[in-house]
Amino acid sequence: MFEEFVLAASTADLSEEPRAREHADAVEFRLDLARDPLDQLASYDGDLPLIVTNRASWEGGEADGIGRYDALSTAIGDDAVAAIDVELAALRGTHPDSAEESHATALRDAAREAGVDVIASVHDFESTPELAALVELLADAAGEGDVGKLATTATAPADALAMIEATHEATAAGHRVATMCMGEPGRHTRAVTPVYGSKIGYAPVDPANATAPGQYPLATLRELVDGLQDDRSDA
Ligand SMILES: O=C1C[C@@](O)(C(=O)O)C[C@@H](O)[C@@H]1O
Repeated sequence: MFEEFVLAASTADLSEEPRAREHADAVEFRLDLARDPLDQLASYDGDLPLIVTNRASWEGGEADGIGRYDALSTAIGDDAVAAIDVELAALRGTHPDSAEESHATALRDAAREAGVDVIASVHDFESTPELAALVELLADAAGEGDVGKLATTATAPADALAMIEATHEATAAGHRVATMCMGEPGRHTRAVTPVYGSKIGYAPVDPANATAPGQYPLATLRELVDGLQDDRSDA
């Protein structure tokens, strides 16, 4: 699914999908933020493919414990689901609970068997590590998933620059990555990193329901990303 850039409309409410269609390529369904997520999934009949995320509480989400893998396992059996998001720390076994690794890797196997892509994700809600560490994280994440995703917090312009450069380096090294900075000083990275190879962008359908700090409204991110593509028709 991620050969080309995918703009994902993030939501906890799948009834928003018709409003996302005009601008988005996919919907990121945040199970951890949703009410009755499996019922919503079972009755989904929208056009956009789904990326399903059940973000762990230890990675900034609201899903607690190993039970969150059950919902993700159900999701991969759904035809509308094109990709799932799994935290890199679980896949790599660096999380202190070793049950995380066995569940995460079993889920990845099941996803691959079902033809569902795996996004291996890393979030840093405090800061942006230095360039070499970003490149290493991206290589690790891209090695564990079909796409390696890295979202860090920018507190200064240099953080945004480091993320842009890391995106360029990782892509040049042949890794498929998705990158962005959270927070105001890094906001523009959401528009710019796709120029350097980032394959996924996230934006809320309703700006009041942003799923991360600094996200642009959906229509805005679409316009910014498309406007920076090389092949724009008015170039
Ligand atoms: O990992 C990501 C990226 C994100 O944190 C962002 O910064 O846009 C938003 C989340 O919904 C998504 O799962």
